[in-house]
Parts: sequence; structure tokens; C-alpha cells
Amino acid sequence: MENVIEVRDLEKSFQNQLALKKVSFQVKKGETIGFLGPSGSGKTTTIKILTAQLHATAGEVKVFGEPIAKLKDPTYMKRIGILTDNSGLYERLSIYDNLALYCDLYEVEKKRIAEVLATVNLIEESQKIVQKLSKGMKQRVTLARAMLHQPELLFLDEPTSALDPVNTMHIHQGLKKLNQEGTTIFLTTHDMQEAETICDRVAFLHNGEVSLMDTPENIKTQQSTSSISLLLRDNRKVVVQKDEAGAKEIYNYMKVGEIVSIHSDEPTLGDVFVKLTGRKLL
Ligand SMILES: Nc1ncnc2c1ncn2[C@@H]1O[C@H](COP(=O)(O)OP(=O)(O)OP(=O)(O)O)[C@@H](O)[C@H]1O
Repeated sequence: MENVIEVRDLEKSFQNQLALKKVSFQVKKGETIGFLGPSGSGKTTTIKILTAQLHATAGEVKVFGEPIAKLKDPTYMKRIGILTDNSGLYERLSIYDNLALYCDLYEVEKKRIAEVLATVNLIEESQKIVQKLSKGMKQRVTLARAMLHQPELLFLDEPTSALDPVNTMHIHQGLKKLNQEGTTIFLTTHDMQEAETICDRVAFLHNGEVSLMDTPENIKTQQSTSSISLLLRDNRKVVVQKDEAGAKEIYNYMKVGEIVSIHSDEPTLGDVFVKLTGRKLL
């Protein structure tokens, strides 16, 4: 399948300090990719380089098969959507009027505004002035703006960092729908739950280096232990191995109705991250 993003040996230094070190990866058309890393690991720097807001110090970065300098060209700008910290919203206008302006810019019909506002759970607030919105509401308006023109490629820097669980769920559903309709999504997050919920593949970023990139399932199963935990009716916790003896033990408990719950001892993405890097995600 066609690569939408190709990055080879990307490096970025700030005042002789390397923030990204030989980062290489590809993103295929239709994927949702998550860059997962703690504060200061280089997530924002990566997304800013990919969206031509920062220059790379070294390496090769291509988007849609072209060097990123081309992204400044209006025809390319229409193919991508960006959510970063600099919101680009007009503070004195209402939510609706902000989106209407971007509809004109992107040549999108105004009826699309209601669709994106439903996705970010802001239909009721559409006439509110941006200046008076909370941080989380502004983040949702910015996200609505980024997805307004159904871009081929959407970049999201920590899209749900200021949101409560209900709105986070709305956004995740909206992003999944957008992805099913054909948008490739590149996002950064330090929320491993978010990465597991919406990403096809995740990359672990640590001190400016990608230490692992794979599907959440592969990452967890490759690092999983060979044991299964049982909770018995007398509140005892029993750990058995995933072998014939373990199967017999489970059978024996099950036969007499002793088992309350069974689960395999799989690590979370956060556990694997700590194991590989020695650092927590938050
Ligand atoms: N403009 C800048 N000037 C100097 N150093 C910078 C600049 N921008 C980023 N850095 C440094 O580069 C490193 C990576 O920063 P970056 O903002 O990419 O991290 P991040 O993973 O996005 O963190 P967070 O989750 O806190 O947003 C950090 O050490 C940071 O201090």
C-alpha cells in the first residue's frame, strides 16, 4: 500500500541539543498512527516538522511522496488537517462563524459545520463566542476545524489532552469514522488508552528516539508473560501457566464452579513502555 508519510534518519537539534535522533518510519494510506511518549520526548517537534512548521536539522521527510516544503503550496494544504497548540481561531467570532470562514477557505459547503460540531459534541454551543470558551471547548473547536474539509491526512498533537472522558469518547468515535471514510491520521499522545483505542500502530518515542513501532496487540503479546490469573470464590487468587498442567487446573476449578474470573496476564502499553525505556508515560 502507498506510503503517505516517509521519514528517514530525521534529526532535529535546538541549540546543539538533539531533540530527535535518527527517527525513521512510514505511514501507509488509511492508517491511524500514534506517537506515544512522555513530556519532552519529541512528539510536538516531530509533528511540527511533518507539517512544515519547523525545519529538520537532517534527514528526509516526505508527505504524499513529496518533500514537505511542498506542503506550503495551497493545493497540498487542502489535503491535510492540523491540530497543534497554536489554534488559529478568531477569538471574537462565534464557533459557527469561525468554521464558516474555514468553509469558505477550503471551499466546503456550510452544511458540513453541523456534522463536525456533532462529532466534537458542540452543536448546542455553536453561537458562543470563542473568547468565552473553556480550554477543552476551544480544543474541540480546533479539532472540528481540522476535520472540516475531510482531509486525506490529519495531524493531531495531543487531541484530547484537555478533555473529560465523555468528550474524549466522542472525539475517538469521530476520528474512527473519519478514518473509515478514508482519512489517514497521525497523532501524538501520552495517553496509552487513547493509543490502544484508536491507533492501528503506535511508536514509542523516548528521548527523541523511536524504540518500537508496531500494532498495540503485537507489542502487548510479544511482552506478555506465560501465566493466567484466576480469582476463586473464596477470594483466593491463583496463577497458572499456559500449558497442559495449567489447563487441567483451570478445568478442575471450573468443574466445581469455583472460578469467579479468569484473565491472561497481559501487560498494558504503559507497562511495556516502562520496561523498554525505564520511564513512565506521564
Ligand atoms: N523551540 C525550542 N527551543 C529549544 N528547545 C526546544 C524547543 N522546542 C522543543 N525543545 C526541546 O526539544 C525536546 C522535545 O520537545 P517536544 O516539545 O517535542 O516534546 P513533547 O514530547 O511534545 O513534550 P510534551 O508532551 O510536554 O508536549 C525537549 O527537550 C524540549 O525542551
